[in-house]
Amino acid sequence: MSDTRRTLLDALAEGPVSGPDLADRLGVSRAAVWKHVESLRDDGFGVESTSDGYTITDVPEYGGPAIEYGLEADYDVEFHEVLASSNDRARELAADGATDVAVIAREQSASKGRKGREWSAPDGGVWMSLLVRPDEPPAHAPLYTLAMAVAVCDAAREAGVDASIKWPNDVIVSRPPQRATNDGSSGASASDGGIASEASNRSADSGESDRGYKKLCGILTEMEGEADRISWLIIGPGTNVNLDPETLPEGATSIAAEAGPVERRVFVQRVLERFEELRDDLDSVLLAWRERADTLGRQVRVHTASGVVEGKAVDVEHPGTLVVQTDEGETRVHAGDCEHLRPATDDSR
Ligand SMILES: Nc1ncnc2c1ncn2[C@@H]1O[C@H](COP(=O)(O)OP(=O)(O)OP(=O)(O)O)[C@@H](O)[C@H]1O
Ligand SMILES: O=C(O)CCCC[C@@H]1SC[C@@H]2NC(=O)N[C@@H]21
Repeated sequence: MSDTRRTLLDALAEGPVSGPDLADRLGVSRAAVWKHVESLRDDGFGVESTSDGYTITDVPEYGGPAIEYGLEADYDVEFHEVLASSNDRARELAADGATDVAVIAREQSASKGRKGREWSAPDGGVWMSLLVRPDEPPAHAPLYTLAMAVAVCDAAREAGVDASIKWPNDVIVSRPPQRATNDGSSGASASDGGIASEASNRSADSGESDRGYKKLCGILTEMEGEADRISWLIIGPGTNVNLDPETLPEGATSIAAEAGPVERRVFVQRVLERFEELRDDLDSVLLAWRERADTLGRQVRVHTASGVVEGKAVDVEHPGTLVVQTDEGETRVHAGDCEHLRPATDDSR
């Protein structure tokens, strides 16, 4: 988006503004102002010309200008109707030297999940990749992913969803798994040693896998760095917003399913504004993450590159390390796939 367009949107967001005033603030002719206003109308904005000046009467639900209108965070928005992957587009922008850009696609045709897994990204979700260049060592990169998880969690909570975070960066809606039934169709058996993986259980009435939570958002972070400094960082959250979970892979949920549909432009604004707040106060990230964590206090099984770590998740430490209390003592896990486990006869932690 051009600087002029952004200045125009910022000016209109403050309230009615006269043509001459706009021409002054944009440094363009009044005829050019009129053209910009017309192009906003083409983008779906309602713009009325009143005695106080131009006034916005209607904002489209989604799209680049809609997101930038009233956005209180210092990011450019690059919006696409369709992209293969917003992370890939952000990588191109990184190669061109850009920074502080939120790439957003209405839908993606080749979304990337973690570890090369597939991700489903139809219209209705919020598929975004934020390109930043923090002046930090590469080892601190996980803090930014944690910050994004907090930002998405808070935006989802504001929309009325009971969201929390699963280590390291899935935003989930936690649901106590179904209790064992008389026919034994749910719950753990004695043969599994008294601890059942939530993923391996079956919900009593639906027959779907019941891992005790549904996934609302996953984040794919990519980075390039030198030995002591991040060159660029792309943080890519994919959030199921106005989508029917029936159209998503099993185990997924959406904001619409949990709390009703929301305006995606407002959701994106909240995420970017909250992320900027956290990014400007990195010391607050771990505390904010801990307060929203579903993983802490749970029995977990973490699959790491060097093996499986099983025990109780007791803390998360800088820059995102999970501390697990195992039978052998405390183990620190820097990366891995984390399963939540639960006692076979007790669905509390
Ligand atoms: N839009 C989506 N597209 C694809 N998967 C989604 C989507 N929304 C939620 N999911 C869930 O995310 C899972 C893929 O994420 P991931 O590979 O991280 O696995 P996971 O089940 O979350 O396990 P873990 O994080 O423990 O490795 C899918 O199994 C699906 O349940
Ligand atoms: O596996 C996961 O949990 C992470 C999924 C990340 C998906 C998002 S959608 C926006 C961004 N663009 C991509 O191609 N992937 C991420």
